[in-house]
Amino acid sequence: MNAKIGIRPIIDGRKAERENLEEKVMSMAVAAKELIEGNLKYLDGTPVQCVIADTTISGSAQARDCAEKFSKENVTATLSVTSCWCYGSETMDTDPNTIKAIWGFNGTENPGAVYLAAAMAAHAQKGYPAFSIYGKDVQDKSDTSIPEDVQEKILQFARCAVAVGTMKGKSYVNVGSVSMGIQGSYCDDQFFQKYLGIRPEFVDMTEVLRRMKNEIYDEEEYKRAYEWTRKNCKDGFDNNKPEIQHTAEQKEEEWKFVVKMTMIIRDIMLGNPRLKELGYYEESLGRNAIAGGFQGQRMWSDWQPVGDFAEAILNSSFDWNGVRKPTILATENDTLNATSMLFGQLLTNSASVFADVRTYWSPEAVERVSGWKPEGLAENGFIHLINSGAAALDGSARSKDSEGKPCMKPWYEMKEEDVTACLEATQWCPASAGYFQGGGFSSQFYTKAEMPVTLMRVNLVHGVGPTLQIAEGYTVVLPEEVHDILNQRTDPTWPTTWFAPRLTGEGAFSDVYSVMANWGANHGSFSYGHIGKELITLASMLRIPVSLHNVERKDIFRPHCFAGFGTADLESADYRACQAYGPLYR
Ligand SMILES: C[C@H](O)[C@@H](O)[C@@H](O)C(=O)CO
Ligand SMILES: [Mn+2]
Repeated sequence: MNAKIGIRPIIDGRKAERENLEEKVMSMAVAAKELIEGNLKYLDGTPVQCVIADTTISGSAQARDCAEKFSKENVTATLSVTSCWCYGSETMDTDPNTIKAIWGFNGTENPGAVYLAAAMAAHAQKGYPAFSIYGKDVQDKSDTSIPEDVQEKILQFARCAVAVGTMKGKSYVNVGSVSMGIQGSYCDDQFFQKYLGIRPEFVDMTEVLRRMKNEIYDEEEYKRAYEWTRKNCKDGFDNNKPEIQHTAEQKEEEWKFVVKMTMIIRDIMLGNPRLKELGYYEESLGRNAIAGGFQGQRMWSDWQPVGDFAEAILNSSFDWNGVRKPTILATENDTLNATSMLFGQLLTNSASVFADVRTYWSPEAVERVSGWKPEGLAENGFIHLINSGAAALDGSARSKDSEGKPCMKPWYEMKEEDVTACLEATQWCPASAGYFQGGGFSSQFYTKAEMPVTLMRVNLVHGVGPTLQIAEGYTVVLPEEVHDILNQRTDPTWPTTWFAPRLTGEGAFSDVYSVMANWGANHGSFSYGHIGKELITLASMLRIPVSLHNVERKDIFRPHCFAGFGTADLESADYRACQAYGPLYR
């Protein structure tokens, strides 16, 4: 069952008041429900669902009835609404497991905002973080509309709360373990369980080989998948020295292998009812995964075809079965970058793009090696985002929005022509033989469009715990010959994105160099659009402090009680609040 938002209409219980206000308060609840259900979608593409309490709530008896109803409906967040004075601690949602918000109507006939303030004080004192929603301008009592600023806050709260609810109770599947000493691939059980409500699981990479050898996959689907792949996934240039290139026959075998591998990893993560029909009941169940990672290097890639095809296709919004939800599979089993990908995916319902944060190109260095003085978005330099062979094909930026502009879009909005264009933009180059002796194919594309994107990264810092980094910016298009010169200096068989963070002139966003210099690890994930403010709200729900961002102060929306930890320096207050509340789950 998808996570729902529970709406709690709150009222003053005095007979005359109740009779006078019942309709108004209920109409606020209905309006909030309609707003949320009409605007937000779950990751599966269906509209987000809200449940309204059976009665208005004037005290603890009705609060209990409401909590009972919500507990049967998988309500993971509550929005209390009111237009009048009510009794704060007697009506509030005291379930420690729900994410909370209150919308107090800004009218002065019956002061909903006074209740809101009293209720916020109660939440702060009792230790339940809650978001406060209050319109900027006074409304008439008879006005049943939701002002735009309130709409924005309700939707931001609901979108992030649904993301929290969607993660809860799922699994993270480590296929393999630690890749090349990358700390992010040491899956931290406590982090996943306590901060995200996600159960980490381990599956040895030999399981992929067992299923391959014993043919534990759907042969009919495999035939279709293979045919589709050979028709739609273009062979790319072989960058290896002729004497170590694999033969055409070897490559043909590798194609068969990587298609099967993709299906097998998907089945391990998500299950597949066909496997039950084939006599493999346990395998058919899958592992309830919301994300996973593939170790790959080196115990696999030293002698088996690389995981790039599986990673790139699973992370994309489509495969041989058509358009479908991307399945996050992190390169090098970097579990923390998988978490970054997951945050991006849950907030946009679109593919997330995994990347090495590889090179800072200063304007001077670009000019020195290419003769071109960077201008436009590239003016202050840029960062080369390039994964070692795999990235969601959506990252090629060939999908088009309703105005015909390049974008990455919610997977369920992908059109046939978007899929074709992403496939057209991608070539599959034989893997670099120096690094990857087992062969296989890397996904090669160039993000050839100026798109608003947000780069993000979850880190674990001893003494602090998890932290989140956010850099909003743009993908950059370089003159063709400059792109070639820069890209040829690294492995040109990999997917490339040139990224320019939006500078603010302050702190880590004084210049592009500082953004790269402050990045917490070798990897990041980017998502379409400027979603920094949503990420900040989501992180505050999970009690993950944000250590770097370029979001304007006016857009920062965290639980009201965070102000109790300080209002001048929001970053420090965030750290203190997250530490005081601790992780969401115990
Ligand atoms: C091929 C190399 O081993 C790369 O995979 C390596 O540089 C990384 O991606 C490290 O993040
Ligand atoms: Mn890497």
